[in-house]
Amino acid sequence: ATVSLDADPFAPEILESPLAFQEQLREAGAVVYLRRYGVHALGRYEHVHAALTEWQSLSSAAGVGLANFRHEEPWRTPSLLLEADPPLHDAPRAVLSGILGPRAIRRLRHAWAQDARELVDRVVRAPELDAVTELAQAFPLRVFPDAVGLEREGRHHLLPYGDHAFNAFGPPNELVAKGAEHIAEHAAWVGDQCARERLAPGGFGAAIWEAADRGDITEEQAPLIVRSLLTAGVDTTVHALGAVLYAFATHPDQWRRLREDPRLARVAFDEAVRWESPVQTFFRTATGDVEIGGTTVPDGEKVLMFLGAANRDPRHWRDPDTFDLTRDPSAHVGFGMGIHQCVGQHIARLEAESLLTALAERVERIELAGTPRRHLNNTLRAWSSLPVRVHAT
Ligand code: HEM
Ligand SMILES: O=C(O)c1ccc(C2CC2)cc1
Repeated sequence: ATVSLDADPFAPEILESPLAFQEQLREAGAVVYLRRYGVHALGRYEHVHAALTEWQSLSSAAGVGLANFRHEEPWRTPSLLLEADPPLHDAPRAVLSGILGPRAIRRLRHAWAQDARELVDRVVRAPELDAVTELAQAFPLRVFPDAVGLEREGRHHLLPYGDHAFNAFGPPNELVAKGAEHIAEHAAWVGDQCARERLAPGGFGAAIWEAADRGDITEEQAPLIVRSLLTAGVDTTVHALGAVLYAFATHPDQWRRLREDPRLARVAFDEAVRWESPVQTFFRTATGDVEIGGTTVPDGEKVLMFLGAANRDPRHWRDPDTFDLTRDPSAHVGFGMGIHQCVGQHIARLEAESLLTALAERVERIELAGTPRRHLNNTLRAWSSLPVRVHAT
């Protein structure tokens, strides 16, 4: 029989410190029934990886949150990527893969390196700073909206919009109620920015509209695909950068390694995404009765994948709790896996490589200058404040 747990993984104290629950989940069994939400949870790497790649039996089309679109209205029109299965998913995915691929990286690399150097030169003049606001938030908000082609006005809507979207994948708890107070104005601004006339030529947004001109997607789909960039492309990188800066501020030996070899910036970012897993969880919906790890999940029921637990599963990783730049983290599930695997991961890596390389050039040592404070979210693992002291060269 399948083991059941009464724990609430979306309770504030578990969102604050999830590691003990994740260990309990992995040890309880391959599949564990969470009575509170009526879902089957997966914590081990093997089964999370399998669930991510089996899109036919574990669907995204009924939503990748707790809400089941077969029975309830989504809070916003479902995404044509995240909340769609093939064939609907195919064309939007192909279009974004092309726009966010190697050509974009080559085009942006030099400018983002320069932007990072300018930001770092200014920030490291002060020996003490909050690495969340001054670096992890400042850099993505400096480079990504311009790359999309957004106008300057109103960009303050981006973080709270994404924060609510990520809360909304979880249960309707206090975090969702809080975000719901202002989501209408954030969503209105985000929706307006997806219109063709609002998007600067040469940006990712304009490129999506050009794909509609070519008939690769329809005109109706274009704004929704721009919305995907605005929803997925900001909070994720902000909190992933927060994670890698926290990792280095608490592992001085690893910072020394990076200074000796700045090419380690890319693997450092993936190791931080594995170690902290800024995106902690996602759901799928069983399509037909689905057999996982010896348990049958009935048709229409939700399966909750703990990406963060899988990324620290000792069955798959040696010393999983260690932040270690000599490890090969490339099989981590922090960007998902399979047909929905993060289509923006190369953009995220370029942001991280740009910022970390600029920091490695200028900062001899980085260490905590106070107690970091968590930002709680139903899906995101994040810092709201990361006080650090830097010794600039
Ligand atoms: C470190 C930063 C990021 C993390 C940790 C992250 C994580 C993820 C994960 C876990 C998924 C899979 C969702 C699923 O399987 O249901 C995903 C998908 C996606 N991501 Fe990212 N992401 C990041 C950055 C970005 C950026 C910068 C963009 C846009 C430029 C982006 C756009 C997307 C989109 C559109 C999807 C849906 C892909 C599909 O369903 O085919 N992400 N991301
Ligand atoms: O297409 C979207 O709107 C979308 C929203 C959130 C994500 C999370 C996984 C990064 C991905 C896509």
